[in-house]
Amino acid sequence: MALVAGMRVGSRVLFRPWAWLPGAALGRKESAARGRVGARGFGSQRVLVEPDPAAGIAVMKLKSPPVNSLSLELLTEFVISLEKLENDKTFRGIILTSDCPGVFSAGLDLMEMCGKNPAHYAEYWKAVQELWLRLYLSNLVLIAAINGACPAGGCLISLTCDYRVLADNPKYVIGLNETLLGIVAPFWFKDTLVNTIGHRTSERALQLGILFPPAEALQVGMVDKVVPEDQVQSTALSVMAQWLSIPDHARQLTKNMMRKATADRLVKQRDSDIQNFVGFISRDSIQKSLQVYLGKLRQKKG
Ligand SMILES: CCCCC/C=C\C/C=C\CC/C=C/CC(=O)SCCNC(=O)CCNC(=O)[C@H](O)C(C)(C)COP(=O)(O)OP(=O)(O)OC[C@H]1O[C@@H](n2cnc3c(N)ncnc32)[C@H](O)[C@@H]1OP(=O)(O)O
Repeated sequence: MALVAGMRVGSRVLFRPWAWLPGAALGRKESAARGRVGARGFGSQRVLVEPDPAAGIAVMKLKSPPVNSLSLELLTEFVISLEKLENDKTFRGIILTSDCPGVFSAGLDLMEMCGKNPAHYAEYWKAVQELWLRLYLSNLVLIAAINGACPAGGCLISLTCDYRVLADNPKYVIGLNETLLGIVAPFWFKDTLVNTIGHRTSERALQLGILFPPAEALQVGMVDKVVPEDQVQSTALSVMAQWLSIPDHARQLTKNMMRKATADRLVKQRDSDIQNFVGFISRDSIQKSLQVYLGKLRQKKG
């Protein structure tokens, strides 16, 4: 077996890019939770995993009501489930979707970024980085079955997937809307978007914080297919079959070739990226902006 840049070619699992990342090791409790997935469903409180070993795929459903905001707990459980599937050779693909009606994910949890201390912000941001790195460089075929609104960090997660299917509902908008909150999408969010929809469209979308409704999302290439709501899952399954018809080693090496440079940019500066985030989010003006935004979200109801 040849070794290419740390990847073992000739076995199914070609690369584990996170194995050498600082902070990538899981705790003892988490490690004990690993192991073969088998045919029974598994998961955790916030991440349901429905395996179909015969098909070599699993459906992973985010279940953190009401809006799947990416809390530290959800990020941690997400990474653990992902690692379980990555480590089990039975699985070649994951369909990522939501168990919360009407929302794929509301993005990063604003409560994790408001009124906390720098150590908390640092821990939180490291977890966000970790999930992105693992998803972006995953060996598995990842298909996003987007069955709800998909702003900011929710959009980022979908952009790490190899293919996005969006339900045709005008409420299911998708995009990186950070500027609307008075915050800035970090460079690796931006890179992920540029790699998907190109530079000019990203520049406009990012500055204006555009949340694209389905037809526009399809037009700019933010998603690959828009289908009636009741066909999202079946479409994701048939797209998965197409992707799984490609030999794993060739597809995985190609994916790595397309994505590694983007991931490496973050890997090389993880610590400074954390410091930038902590400095930025701790500013009084940014905290005020986030509070105002949260207030507006709450007022919407009343
Ligand atoms: C030059 C220097 C640069 C340095 C840069 C360095 C670092 C970068 C710094 C910062 C970058 C940080 C990046 C952040 C990315 C993000 O993901 S921020 C989150 C953005 N998310 C949103 O804008 C979505 C907000 N939510 C909604 O629009 C709606 O909730 C929804 C998703 C469309 C669903 O609508 P629905 O009507 O069903 O539900 P409600 O709105 O009633 O919400 C229910 C409940 O949930 C609360 N909530 C919603 N979203 C969030 C969230 N993201 N986090 C936490 N809580 C959320 C909402 O407030 C309601 O709560 P309740 O009133 O208490 O019931």
